[in-house]
Parts: sequence; C-alpha cells; structure tokens
Amino acid sequence: MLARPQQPAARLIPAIDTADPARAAALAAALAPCCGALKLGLELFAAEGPAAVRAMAGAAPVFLDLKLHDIPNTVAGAVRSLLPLRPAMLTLHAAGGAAMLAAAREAAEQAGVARPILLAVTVLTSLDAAALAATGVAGGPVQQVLRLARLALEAGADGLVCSPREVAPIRDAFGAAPLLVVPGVRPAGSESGDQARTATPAEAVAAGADWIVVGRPITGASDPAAAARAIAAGLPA
Ligand SMILES: O=C(O)c1cc(=O)[nH]c(=O)n1[C@@H]1O[C@H](COP(=O)(O)O)[C@@H](O)[C@H]1O
Repeated sequence: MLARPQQPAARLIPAIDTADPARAAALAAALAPCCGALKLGLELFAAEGPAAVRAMAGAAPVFLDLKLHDIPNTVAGAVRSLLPLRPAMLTLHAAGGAAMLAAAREAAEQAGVARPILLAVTVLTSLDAAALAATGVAGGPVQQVLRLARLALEAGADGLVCSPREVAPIRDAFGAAPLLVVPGVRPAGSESGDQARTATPAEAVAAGADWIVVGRPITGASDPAAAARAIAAGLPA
C-alpha cells in the first residue's frame, strides 16, 4: 500500500478534473514531480474509462476517486474490475453501509499486498449544515462525519475522506491510525466555489490530515506546477 507521507510535497494530491485526455496528460506530467499522488475522478473516468487510469499510472500513484455506492455484491464486483488498474487509493461512500464496505475490503484483498488504500467518503465537503439536514440527517456535519467514520473503520476502511473541519475531531476520537485524505482545501484568497466546509492547506495538515486534495486552485492557475509547489512549500514539515 502507498505509504503515509512524511514530506510536505508528498501530502499534496492534485485533482485532475477534466474530460479532455490531452489536458489530463499535460497536467499529470507537470504535476507528478511535485505531489504524492494524482487524483482521477468521475469526470475523466466517465469520458475516457480505464484507459485514463492506465495513461496516468506511469506518472505517479493514482488515487481513483469513483465514490462507489451500491449494494455489496455490485461494489465488490466493481472493486474486482478496478484492481487490474492498480490504483493506489480508491473511494467508496461510507453511507453505503458496513456490509458494502466489508465486501469492498474482501474484494480488494484479492490484490494482495499491493491492494489500494480503501477510503470511505464521509460527508461531502460541498454540504453545509443546512444541505446536510435537508437530506434527513439529524445533527451537524461533525456529528455525522464521526458516526460514519466509526462505521467505516469498523467495517474495514483504511481511511476516510472528510473536510478540514472534521480532521481534529476525527483524530481526537480515533487517534493516529486512520489515513485521512482531505479535500475542500483552499489556499488563502482563492475562491471556495461549490465547497462549503473549507480551510487552508496548512490548517488541514496542522490539524492532522495525511493528504490534502486540491483541484481548481492548481488546475486553474496559469502555471499549475508553480501553484502546486507554492502550496507544498506552505505546509508544515
Ligand atoms: O472524494 C473526494 O476526493 C472528494 C470528496 C469530497 O467530499 N469533496 C471533494 O471535493 N472531493 C473531490 O476533491 C476534489 C476537489 O476539487 P477542488 O474543489 O477543485 O479543489 C474534487 O475532485 C472532488 O471530487
């Protein structure tokens, strides 16, 4: 499995969110030297499929963010289908439940020691308290993230995806062991866009994030590699 990062640059995961394979390849080539992994998500996978993962795999470890969420049998089958792509990390929605997460873990173990890190997405960083309440969830984001974190870790997830706001509460509740991958990260002065629960890269790492995921503040910059290096340079050692 991909090791927990020790150096600031290894903590950074740029999100390559584009449907254009040529742009994805250019971003991957520019960003691979200054990050710990590259995140490939639904936009590129929907457009290009597994070929996009194969194309990126030579540049850096691939965080394949497909946020699987279905019945256990279907998710286990999807994990088995994705294993030949050798992703370093794979996401599933914690809200899919313990049986779904356990089935994913069992399927992933067929890959042996090189299996992907299984990350359970808790509460999407785009949801504020009101949007979460509108889905029927009682209690605020922190309470729901802690509830889903416990469920996911007990069911066999290696780590969690959460916003920077829940990193400290998760570390308080579950200690150092869970791998924490944190999107919703915004360098000071950059636009939050559709992200609701944000903090700066340095705040996320100081709170206990292992990896931070940053998309548009990097990919929308005139020099994405320079933007990535500047973010990494601002992280605590
Ligand atoms: O699983 C994720 O990576 C994820 C979970 C979450 O709760 N919020 C979230 O923004 N993400 C992903 O992180 C990336 C954030 O991109 P930017 O908002 O452009 O920095 C996107 O690719 C999202 O799909």
